Amino acid sequence: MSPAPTFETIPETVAAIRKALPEGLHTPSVGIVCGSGLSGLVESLRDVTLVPYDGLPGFAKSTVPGHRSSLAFGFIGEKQAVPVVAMLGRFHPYEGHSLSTVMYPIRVMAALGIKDIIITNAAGALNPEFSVGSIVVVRDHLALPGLSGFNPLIGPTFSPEVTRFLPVSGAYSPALRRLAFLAAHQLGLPSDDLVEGTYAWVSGPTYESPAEGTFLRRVGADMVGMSTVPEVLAARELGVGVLVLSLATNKVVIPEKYRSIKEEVAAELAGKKIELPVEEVVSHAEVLEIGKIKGDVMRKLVAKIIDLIPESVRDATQP
Ligand SMILES: O=P(O)(O)O[C@H]1O[C@H](CO)[C@@H](O)[C@H]1O
Ligand SMILES: Nc1nc2[nH]cnc2c(=O)[nH]1
Repeated sequence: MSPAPTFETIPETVAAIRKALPEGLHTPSVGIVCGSGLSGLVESLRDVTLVPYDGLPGFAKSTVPGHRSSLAFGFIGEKQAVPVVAMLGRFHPYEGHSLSTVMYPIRVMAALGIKDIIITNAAGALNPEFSVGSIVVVRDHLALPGLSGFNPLIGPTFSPEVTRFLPVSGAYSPALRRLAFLAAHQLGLPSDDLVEGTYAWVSGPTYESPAEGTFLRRVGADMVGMSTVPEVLAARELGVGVLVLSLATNKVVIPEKYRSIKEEVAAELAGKKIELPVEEVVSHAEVLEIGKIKGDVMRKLVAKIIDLIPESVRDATQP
């Protein structure tokens, strides 16, 4: 496990990053996190400077296919040139990274000056009304590791300024969620492409068993993934406005009825012909493939949302 970076490391990391950047990019106002297979979001940026994680104090290396290991700085937007920083590759606890390492890039982006962050991820759809390829504007989360004793904020508080007891009831900015739907409308996306839902954070790296999928659906989750929530908490702790967009890359298997091998054997012994069900199995390759197919829509949506964020909002701490 990589050593846990702390508040004390931040000035060193910020200085190393700024040294690599032209002055106009020293203070980005919006952060972006690119989910699995979604690093193509960087193609919306102009005048890009890449800063590799390698060599940045406190940063680890992303080991997951579909995640690169660089920060990309540049400008985005048609109406205005908004300075942004995008994480091309995130860290997940299942890679063996500590939760402090997972949250560290968000804390660095906040120290660089971001006011809002758009966090994207690839996730499994639990809500039967969602399609593969649906983009979900996250309105709430279920932090399963958090509820069972692994809350990312356990431990010494990150800095003297942050609160010990972070409220998360309003973590997902209604103002930014509103902009997501306005942006989709302006881009002419079909209304079913963008939906709203609750994201369940699980540790992974296994995908869900059918019983786990059934459980998560029953307790109110629409999507499930292995990332995002620690990043949301790190951002909210520092007053950064949060928008999360989850791309449904697959449907989680939730059986209406379990296949009965007992009945199948009985039917076979009775000489009856039976139709065997097709087994559905999710894979990371499929997750990356949907990211590739929907990458362009995600990219346009993120760029349009950033274009719509009024300067007054970008410059004020989100409620
Ligand atoms: O959440 P992101 O990083 O987009 O990736 C998702 O896709 C991977 C599994 O296919 C897991 O890492 C899961 O969390
Ligand atoms: N936990 C989890 N993470 C995912 N990331 C992409 N798809 C899935 C999924 O089905 N389950």
